[in-house]
Amino acid sequence: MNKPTLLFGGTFDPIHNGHIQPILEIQEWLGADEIRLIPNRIPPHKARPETQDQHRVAMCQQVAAMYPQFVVDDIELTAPRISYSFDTFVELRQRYTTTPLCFVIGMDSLNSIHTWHRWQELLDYVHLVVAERGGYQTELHPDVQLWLAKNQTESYKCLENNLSGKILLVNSTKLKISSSYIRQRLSSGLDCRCLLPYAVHEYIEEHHLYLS
Ligand SMILES: Nc1ncnc2c1ncn2[C@@H]1O[C@H](COP(=O)(O)OP(=O)(O)OP(=O)(O)O)[C@@H](O)[C@H]1O
Ligand SMILES: O=C(O)c1ccc[n+]([C@@H]2O[C@H](COP(=O)([O-])O)[C@@H](O)[C@H]2O)c1
Repeated sequence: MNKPTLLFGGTFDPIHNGHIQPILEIQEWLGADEIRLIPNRIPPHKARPETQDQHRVAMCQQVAAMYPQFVVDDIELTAPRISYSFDTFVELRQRYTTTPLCFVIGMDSLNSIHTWHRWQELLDYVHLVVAERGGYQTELHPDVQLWLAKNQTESYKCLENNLSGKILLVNSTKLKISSSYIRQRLSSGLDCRCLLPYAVHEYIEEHHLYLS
């Protein structure tokens, strides 16, 4: 069996330290070689971003330039459909036949996962790794509580030894940062340099993004 590959999907409008620090910690704990950043094109559960896809991708690429383990995957950007994770995983599983795939989400996403397209089938294709998120408690729908009880593991090894099917909750650093908070601050002319990587901040300035 190959080492696990981490999948991290998001709108990334923009990518920020609240995304990057937990995923780096999870990569260290799992001994994964690669983190695939998957910017979505049409987010299933929120408004389509105003920021052009090319800018959201370029900001992810700034992060990939800082850390060689990050790869930007355009699988959802090139698909002319709503970016349902289920569809993405079916396609990725055809590409990765012998690699455990771990989809990383924040606790807010687990709290609403019962509203996702074909959510109970996601574990047929990937493991789920859930990061803590500042500002969010664990508030699971009863169906998700049952699903978790059936599939949860506390062992990283278990993720390495299976291609998919497990849920791991991790104690990653809790940062209360969100893209919407950053967009709001930038549009008010407020400083965000401690919330984002330097290169992403530079890119935003250079391209005059998120101005009111
Ligand atoms: N501070 C954070 N800590 C842990 N996970 C996070 C954090 N911010 C975002 N995530 C997770 O990253 C993934 C992608 O998030 P997304 O790109 O929508 O960022 P966001 O900050 O939540 O955006 P927005 O504020 O625009 O809704 C989701 O699974 C989300 O739970
Ligand atoms: O498949 C779904 O129904 C679904 C619903 C909500 C979110 N997702 C995915 O979860 C990831 C984080 O979503 P978001 O909205 O927080 O950027 C991203 O990859 C989304 O495409 C997926």
